[in-house]
Amino acid sequence: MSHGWGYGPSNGPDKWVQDFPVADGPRQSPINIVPREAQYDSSLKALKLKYDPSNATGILNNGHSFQVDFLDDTDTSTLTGGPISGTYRLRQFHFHWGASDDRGSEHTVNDIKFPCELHLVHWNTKYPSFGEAASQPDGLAVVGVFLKIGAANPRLQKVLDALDAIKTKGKQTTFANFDAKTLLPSSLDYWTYDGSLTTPPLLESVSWIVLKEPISVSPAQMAKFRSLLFTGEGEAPCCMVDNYRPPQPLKGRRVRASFK
Ligand SMILES: NS(=O)(=O)c1ccc(NCc2ccco2)c([N+](=O)[O-])c1
Ligand SMILES: [Zn+2]
Repeated sequence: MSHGWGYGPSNGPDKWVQDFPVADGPRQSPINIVPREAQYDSSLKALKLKYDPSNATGILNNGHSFQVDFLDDTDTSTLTGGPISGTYRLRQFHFHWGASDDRGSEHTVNDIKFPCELHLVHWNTKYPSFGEAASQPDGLAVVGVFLKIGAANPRLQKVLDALDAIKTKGKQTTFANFDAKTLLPSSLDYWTYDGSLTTPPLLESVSWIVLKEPISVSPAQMAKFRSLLFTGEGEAPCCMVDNYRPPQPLKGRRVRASFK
């Protein structure tokens, strides 16, 4: 690809391997999760998420999604327990969604797509930085949460209300005092497997933790996600939709379940 990667016909997921050969690697993400084939592992610990709302700093349209960034220079917003050992710091969260409610999630369950998927990205503090951690097999832990069409989710609203200020690629604004924990469902039951970043550079450094219980999102709230643009100010506008990579081959990997 001469131009940058994206989700279109000329630069989308099927083309990424040209610039990122790891796209055909042994532990790529996302995957289709088949609950009946997941192995219940009683040794898996409960997830422990301790987030400090004051660590939220800003919200950015990065041209592929939008992300809410967190101050990660101390252990004040962390993930411990679950399938990981040690302490992982919250770096950012972002979403992937479709042009219509029949698609948008990256992970699927029994081949079912959800309209949207939330990713909370954490990095292992045994490494000096996010960038260093991202290149290590145990460097990152991403919590994935499905969004299902239903009643409007009031916990999403502060995030969605900020989107008007970051419509185009590169725009950012301050985003303070947000408790990311409010985005999680009541159950923290999860599936877990070894995978990768789902966008270039597709680094195989992610312990994926996908929650079984979705959170709700209304059609009107989905329309807010779809009001963003992939393109920058002054460029021909291209709606930010279908920014998801489809499931990748499991290649013999085990998917474990924290629940029976
Ligand atoms: N969809 S995801 O959670 O797997 C994901 C993908 C790419 C990046 N970042 C791209 C990147 C560049 C160098 C290292 O990382 C992130 N992230 O940074 O949280 C998350
Ligand atoms: Zn993601």
